[in-house]
Amino acid sequence: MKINFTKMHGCGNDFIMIDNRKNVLQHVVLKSFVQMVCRRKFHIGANGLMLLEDSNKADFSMRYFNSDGSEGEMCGNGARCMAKFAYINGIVDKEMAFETVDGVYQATILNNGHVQIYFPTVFIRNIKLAQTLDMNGNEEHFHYATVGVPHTVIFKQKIVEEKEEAFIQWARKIRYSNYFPKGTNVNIVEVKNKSELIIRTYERGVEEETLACGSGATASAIISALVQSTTSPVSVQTKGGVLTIGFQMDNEKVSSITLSGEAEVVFTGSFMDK
Ligand SMILES: N[C@H](CCC[C@H](N)C(=O)O)C(=O)O
Repeated sequence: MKINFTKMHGCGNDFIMIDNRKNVLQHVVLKSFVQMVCRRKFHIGANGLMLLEDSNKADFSMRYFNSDGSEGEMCGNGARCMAKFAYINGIVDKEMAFETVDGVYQATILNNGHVQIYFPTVFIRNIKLAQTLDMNGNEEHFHYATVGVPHTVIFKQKIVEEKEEAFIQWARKIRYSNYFPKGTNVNIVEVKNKSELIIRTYERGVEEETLACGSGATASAIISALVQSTTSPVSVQTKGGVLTIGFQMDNEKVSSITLSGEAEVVFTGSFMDK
């Protein structure tokens, strides 16, 4: 069976997009299919796969799978790519609403071609600040919030120098710690100034460092506002580009949360699924 796809990325966080409204994937076992097509060098290669499907609640429905085949509740950069994919295929106008496992989200295609999504309100009582994790006698101080998916945020003085392999090994200890029954994405954050962060993210389900993570950048911006007095809008430098996060904050909640940045088509193609 011939399967058409579009390869996209948002700041180097890359995805395979498939229009599944006609059930083109009905004959595959989704988990192993996702693992196969996301494997670099052997197939298309990506951090994840996104399916566009019909919805009776919104303009369309988006499903997100990590490269290990696990289904994620939400993916910020993936959602931005999905919004652009739906727009360029004439499925929606520049303003749209789409269903995710985490509820209905909205997106806007901005005039410069960037894509903005809107996150639901985060209640401050649900954010865990200044937690301590004991990693074999080594204490790690972290903050934790669910922004679509679970995110741990750890502040560091300088994060660029840290070698990728060392970062991954360290992040895995947190990701697999008993403290997080559902696992967690792990973000390290350097506060450059009141409106700029530098961030690196280890992603659950990809089980690697990715070049950018939209929900991770958003969680980091919110937590930085709470504990490092940064202010909206925040520009977040990832390894793959800049993401911009806007929000409003009062004593109780963080609302009007936006995430914007580039979402680009790399190529389109098709392959025969055996
Ligand atoms: N890269 C994504 C997050 C994926 C979340 C996934 N790694 C999970 O925890 O299931 C983003 O841009 O928000």
